[in-house]
Amino acid sequence: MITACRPSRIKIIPSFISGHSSRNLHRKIAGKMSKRVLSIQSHVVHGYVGNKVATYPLQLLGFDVDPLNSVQFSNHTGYKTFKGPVSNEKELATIFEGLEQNELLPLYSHLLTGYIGNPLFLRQVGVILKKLREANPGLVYVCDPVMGDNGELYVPKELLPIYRDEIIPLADIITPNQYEVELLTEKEVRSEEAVWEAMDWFHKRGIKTVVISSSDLGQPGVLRAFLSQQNGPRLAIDIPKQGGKDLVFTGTGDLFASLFLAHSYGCGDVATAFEKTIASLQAVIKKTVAALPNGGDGPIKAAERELKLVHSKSEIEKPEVLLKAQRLN
Ligand SMILES: Nc1ncnc2c1ncn2[C@@H]1O[C@H](COP(=O)(O)OP(=O)(O)O)[C@@H](O)[C@H]1O
Ligand SMILES: Cc1ncc(COP(=O)(O)O)c(CN)c1O
Repeated sequence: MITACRPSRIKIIPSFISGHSSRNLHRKIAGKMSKRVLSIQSHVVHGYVGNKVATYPLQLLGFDVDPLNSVQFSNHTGYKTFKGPVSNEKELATIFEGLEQNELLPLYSHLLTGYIGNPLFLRQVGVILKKLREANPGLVYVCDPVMGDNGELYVPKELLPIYRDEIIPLADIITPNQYEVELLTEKEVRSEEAVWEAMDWFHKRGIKTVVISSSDLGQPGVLRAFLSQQNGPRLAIDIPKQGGKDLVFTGTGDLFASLFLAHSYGCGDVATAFEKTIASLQAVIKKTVAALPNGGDGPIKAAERELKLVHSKSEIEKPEVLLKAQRLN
């Protein structure tokens, strides 16, 4: 039976009882009760991907979010052009140093990473993670290895071996799409058997929870998402495709990672977290499709298919689960 998730219990022990110094106590309490995400992703001035799509849902679900931008672009892919700077590893190290020197690291319960456009910046994420875990050993790292979609790479190819060999093995939860799984495992994933082999490939590298946010392995017109937990359930959810055949949404992968982070925290039941994540995504996409010009007929510009995120407040706060997870083991 699927049970509802409850926030983890908070236990505050006064320092005169525990004998801890106030700083240690602060650290201990902060590590236990804090719901604060350091979110390293892209910033776009217009539109909803990266930190622009992750921050609001996390906040609505009770998390403080500290966005650290890996790039600052005018907009995401799919538009005529995009402009803007990509941050380098020195800039990342400097910003992080500021957080460290102000003794803020124990406050983070989560590190979330998404779109990163520079290989050395990605390598620096590994350095940062080590320090965050020293400050809070219970920190959860959710890694969305954003590299591409549908056979097309949209980051420099040098990121791939760094994700595969250095960053992914440090993650607790990963949320790749089907193409990213193929890149990382260096194997085609064209059958359900291949999905579970790929899941095991990740589990062998120490990743507890792997979620493939979408795949084309469902029936025609149906996306199939998969979740595997090490020594735990193997789950799948079938998602009827919304919108026309050629309509693609951007930012849905990033939204998926942020929602799954929120719903899985303090929740032993990953099936519920998986279902709630997909429920909110479907509601956001439904609103987006409903707002398309001419009912979605004819060519749709990138700006017209931006996710209707802000208008989906209640669907994010109270997801209505219509698509149930199937347990496969
Ligand atoms: N056309 C669509 N119809 C319904 N749901 C979709 C559609 N596109 C994306 N989604 C939702 O977005 C989630 C993330 O999928 P996707 O956007 O393919 O990931 P990524 O951006 O990582 O490739 C899926 O789990 C699904 O819930
Ligand atoms: C700047 C930027 N950030 C993030 C993404 C990831 O979007 P999605 O969630 O659709 O994978 C994209 C899409 N190419 C992008 O252009």
